Amino acid sequence: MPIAMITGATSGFGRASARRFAAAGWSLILTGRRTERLDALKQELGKQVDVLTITLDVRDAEAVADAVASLPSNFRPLTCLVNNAGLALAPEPAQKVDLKDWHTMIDTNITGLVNVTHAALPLLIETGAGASIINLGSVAGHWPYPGGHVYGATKAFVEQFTYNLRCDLLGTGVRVTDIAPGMAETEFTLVRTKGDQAASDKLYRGTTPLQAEDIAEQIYYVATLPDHININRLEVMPTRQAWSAFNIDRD
Ligand SMILES: NC(=O)C1=CN([C@@H]2O[C@H](COP(=O)(O)OP(=O)(O)OC[C@H]3O[C@@H](n4cnc5c(N)ncnc54)[C@H](OP(=O)(O)O)[C@@H]3O)[C@@H](O)[C@H]2O)C=CC1
Ligand SMILES: O=CCS(=O)(=O)O
Repeated sequence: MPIAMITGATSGFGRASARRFAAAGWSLILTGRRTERLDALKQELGKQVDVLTITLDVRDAEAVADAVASLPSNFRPLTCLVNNAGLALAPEPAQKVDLKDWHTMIDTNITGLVNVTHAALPLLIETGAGASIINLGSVAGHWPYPGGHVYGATKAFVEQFTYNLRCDLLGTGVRVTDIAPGMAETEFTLVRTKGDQAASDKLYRGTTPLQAEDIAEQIYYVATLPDHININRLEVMPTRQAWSAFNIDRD
């Protein structure tokens, strides 16, 4: 059975992906910081497939390396790594942001993703043909917008890291993809606004955002393409979202 490791499996895209891969019979390594949510997911999906849950903060390089090194033999080598754990904070303009929030985004979206990738690479290369790394980037990594500051910059890192990894992994059979979603209704905005449910509801009200299951379907699609196909970047927006005009400062 193929084996997927999914970071940030306690919510949103990660949890929906866990369900999608389980429906197809994959063995799953599910990680996140909220143990009770991991336990609930194991309870739910463990009836269908082999599930290993690991309470893990991706920012902790040593813990990540230990967790991957300690994977039991029935959960290695890896077929797919879904580097999904991440967050946005501080929707206000850059000049009003608490520096700690910038550090948290960099530590999670960049350092955390790099920590997991570094630890998992040997297990993906061991699988070789058909293995894949799927990184969750964002439209924010490609298109600037007010309040995007460090969040968008972390996702630009994800995009370029994806391409550079591809160069180094050429010949190993391991594929690498940046999936870049637009607006999707998950706990993302609740986290970004530090628990402001009304602000989160307002953002998604009156339109049709992507749902976590939509992105999970794309992740599963990319992971199960024939071995010889690598999608480099997949940008996915809701039909009811598009770019806006440049802003102009006038007298
Ligand atoms: N929703 C959207 O509009 C979009 C989201 N994205 C990206 O998709 C990814 C998933 O987001 P989404 O599902 O929407 O958001 P959610 O907030 O619903 O889920 C985020 C997940 O990341 C985990 N996570 C956050 N910080 C850490 C950490 N330090 N260590 C381990 N896990 C962590 C959370 O788990 P826990 O708290 O238990 O640790 C949670 O499972 C993120 O990388 C996000 O940037 C990209 C484009 C659009
Ligand atoms: O990454 C999330 C999508 S957005 O909020 O930046 O548009």
